Amino acid sequence: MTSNGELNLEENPKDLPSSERGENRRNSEVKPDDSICDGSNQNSPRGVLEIPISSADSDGSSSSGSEPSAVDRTIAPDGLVLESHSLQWRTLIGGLILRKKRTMMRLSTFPPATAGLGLRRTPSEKDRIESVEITAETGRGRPSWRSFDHQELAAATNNFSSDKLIGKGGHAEVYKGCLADGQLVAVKRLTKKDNEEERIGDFLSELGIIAHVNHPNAAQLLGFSVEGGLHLVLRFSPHGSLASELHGSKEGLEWKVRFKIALGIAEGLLYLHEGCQRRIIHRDIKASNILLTEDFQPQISDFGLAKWLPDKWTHHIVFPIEGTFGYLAPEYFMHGVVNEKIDVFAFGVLLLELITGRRAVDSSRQSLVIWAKPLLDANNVKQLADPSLGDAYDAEEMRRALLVASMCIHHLSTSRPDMNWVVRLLKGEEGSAELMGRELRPKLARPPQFDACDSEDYTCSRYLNDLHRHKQLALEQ
Ligand SMILES: Nc1ncnc2c1ncn2[C@@H]1O[C@H](COP(=O)(O)OP(=O)(O)OP(=O)(O)O)[C@@H](O)[C@H]1O
Repeated sequence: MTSNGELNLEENPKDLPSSERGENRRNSEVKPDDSICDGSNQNSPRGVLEIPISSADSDGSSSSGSEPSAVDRTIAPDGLVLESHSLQWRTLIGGLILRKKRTMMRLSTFPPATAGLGLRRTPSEKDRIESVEITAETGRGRPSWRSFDHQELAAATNNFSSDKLIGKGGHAEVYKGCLADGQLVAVKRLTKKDNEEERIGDFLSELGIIAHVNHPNAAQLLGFSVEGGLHLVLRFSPHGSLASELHGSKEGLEWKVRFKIALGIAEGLLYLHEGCQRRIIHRDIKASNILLTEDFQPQISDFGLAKWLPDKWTHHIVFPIEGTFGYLAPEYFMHGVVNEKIDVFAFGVLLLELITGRRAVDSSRQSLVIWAKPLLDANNVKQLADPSLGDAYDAEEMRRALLVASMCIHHLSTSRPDMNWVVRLLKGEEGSAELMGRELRPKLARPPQFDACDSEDYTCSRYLNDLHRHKQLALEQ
């Protein structure tokens, strides 16, 4: 997750002076202790929550005054849209919004029926939301998640001890935990200290998106806690992030695994863009936001910047620009244009990382895109392929991966494929390359706001100049 106006510079943490380590680096990963878990340890909308419950739960005081079965809709101060049938849920969210607005209204003014529902009405009271089913699309069955109380999370993480710290991003610390039933979890605690309002907004936004997501290639939410801080509880990914496996481990990743990871991320993104009930743009696709399961299935994580777009919108303009330098599409970093194609661009950069073994931005602050463009144009496979692979790669898969990477990082968003095509191309579906070439251009209307970056006049060299300029600006901040 990235704060307003901040741009991540992906750097090798080892290359930072020790005084800067942990301060400047994002998504730093800390090796967890290996203790055995035996169960004995105790603008546009940014997010949408939809929780159906029985009409008996309706208190009739819905904000919209609608039928019990209708969805209630609350617009939070930052544009977050909250949709819920649930009084319980409204209470939690309402409470957080109240805190966000810093009103003096006491939470105990909620009807008595809301007792024990996730927000403390008095400091000593421990509240609990019963497991709530959400209307996420199936992909791995109906997910359910619940609220955790602070004691449960403290017991699971040995009181958030430093030896359980497994990751540190710009806005969060992530702890490895073990629940009473033996399940391993990652507890993400939002740490941005300076601004409580922003922290709550970030939390609601991330929760609102991740609660919707239900796919094998997306991180799985198990629950949350709003006691003693704002926490998301996620299924633990034993191999950590792709960044650590690809750039931080001695063994490296063999080609077969890299290709499987590429395809998995592509399928996860296709789900977010097209398969999910809402059209979700992740906005921060990068190697440290891809988690790896036991069998190296990739899972897209960190929905802190994600946005959903209404179906009819071609794009959305955002300001400030948030994200990670090295992965930003030109129309986004130049004009704040957000739609699926900025994720496609970032996916292309990620694919280049898998192919080359290089970071999106290396220790000398060289952009991978700038380095790779001429080599891709010359189809120089030998120079592009990670030297540590030697010849141990499937030439056909490598050819497809290079083709897709090259198309995804195209400076014109209209010339990039959508994720549906990316998946088909990576799988080598018969005739997909030719079909895509024929269908791509007529299918994509060009909205006027794209003109600055999306006309044929916007050449590759102008784009590379812009990228250089953007890098300078980012470095000066
Ligand atoms: N479910 C998980 N299992 C294992 N490790 C995890 C899990 N979730 C997060 N991590 C680790 O913690 C790191 C930071 O997590 P995350 O990206 O969610 O934090 P953030 O503060 O939002 O990051 P950013 O710097 O992108 O804003 C990840 O890169 C990963 O190494």
